[in-house]
Amino acid sequence: GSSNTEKFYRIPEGKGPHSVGCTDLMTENAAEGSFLRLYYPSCNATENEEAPWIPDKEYYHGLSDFLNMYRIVGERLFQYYVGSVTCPAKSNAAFKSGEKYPLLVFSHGLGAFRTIYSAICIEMASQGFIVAAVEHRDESASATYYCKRKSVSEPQEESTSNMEKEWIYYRKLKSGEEERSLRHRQVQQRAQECIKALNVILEINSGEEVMNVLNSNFDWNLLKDSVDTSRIAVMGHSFGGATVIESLSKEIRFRCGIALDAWMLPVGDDIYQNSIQQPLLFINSEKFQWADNILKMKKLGFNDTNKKMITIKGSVHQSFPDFTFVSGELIGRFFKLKGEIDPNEAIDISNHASLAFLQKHLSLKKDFSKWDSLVDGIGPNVIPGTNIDLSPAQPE
Ligand SMILES: CCN(CC)CCN(C[C@]12C[C@](c3ccc(C(F)(F)F)cc3)(C1)C2)C(=O)Cn1c(SCc2ccc(F)cc2)nc(=O)c2c1C=CC2
Repeated sequence: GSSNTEKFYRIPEGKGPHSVGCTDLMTENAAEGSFLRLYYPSCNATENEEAPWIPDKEYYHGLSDFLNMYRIVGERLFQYYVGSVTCPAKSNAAFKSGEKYPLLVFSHGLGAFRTIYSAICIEMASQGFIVAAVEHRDESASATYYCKRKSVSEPQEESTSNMEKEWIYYRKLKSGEEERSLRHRQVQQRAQECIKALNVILEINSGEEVMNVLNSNFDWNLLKDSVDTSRIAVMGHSFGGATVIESLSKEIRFRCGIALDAWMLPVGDDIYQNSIQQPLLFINSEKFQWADNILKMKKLGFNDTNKKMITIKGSVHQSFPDFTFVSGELIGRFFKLKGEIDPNEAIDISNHASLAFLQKHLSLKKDFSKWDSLVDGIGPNVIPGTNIDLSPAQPE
């Protein structure tokens, strides 16, 4: 549709009691550093602008690579359709200090990046979470960058900073390359990056000086003593769901996990031996389900009550990332960015079930238990477990 119809397709605002701010953090000038977008409860900052949803045109180039489009085409298409989209969080708004907030680390999917799950991250922040949406440097993101000090030789106009962005683009699978080993290597790096992000936030919480190579006027010191260090969880979509499982197995400080439409291929067999001890919630879309994937989820052991699985009826894989909100009906249907269920209804079910699960396993003192029935798959448009038939093929 034309841009004016898109205007009515906005990313939903947070529905919780807090206003939401967001800011970007990149530590050290190397790919080994941490790069994340922080969504947080903010003071009611009317003067701050909403943050740009896709902040650099290089993300359009990466998306074009990922979607097998020419960059020259992709850049214009994305610029026209989503170039003016902002996410409903105030850029660099002052952090609301004075209470301790639980922490969520969020891991994006294949071909995605840190800013395109803002409907989920903003809702969680509005409900009183600090959310660190990491951007992975494992070449699974459409695009990401790190900052490099400019070599002295280049002309240093005083206006521009002495930093330049070194871009890392999505790595396509090479012909003949075995996908499983590439994805298994990547999911290990992704888990390390989630743990690194956790450590950076905890350092900030302890009042250590933050070295943020991205110059912004955000005051990181306000986060001192603001993280509830005993209430930390990890969440992710698709490849990010596999990253949740890997992160839980590697880091006990992640007290529980939520995997949205987890893609189980990258998860190594070792995980199933010493299975995950922490509580884990699988929230699946109706369409992204096949026996092998579901069987691997079940292999993690659903006998104990702290492993749960629900399916949102009428939803699709893209019901979790933000594109489901910003695409018009036509494009949305064509690219399967929308299912039969209204995108806002689907994300509400996912977010409410997540909040109820987090309240139970992080022992939060909120009223999220009103959504407990959703975690048991009881409610409109939700069913317990999976909607596919797992019984082995019956002989003809
Ligand atoms: C093209 C061939 N193929 C490359 C491997 C991509 C095939 N594909 C289905 C797509 C992503 C699709 C998409 C997006 C976005 C528009 C847009 F136009 F709206 F921008 C259009 C069309 C194309 C739906 C997926 O990969 C699905 N998927 C995803 S999609 C995460 C994502 C990425 C970029 C976004 F902008 C939004 C969401 N994350 C995963 O972790 C996993 C999978 C599959 C297994 C593991």
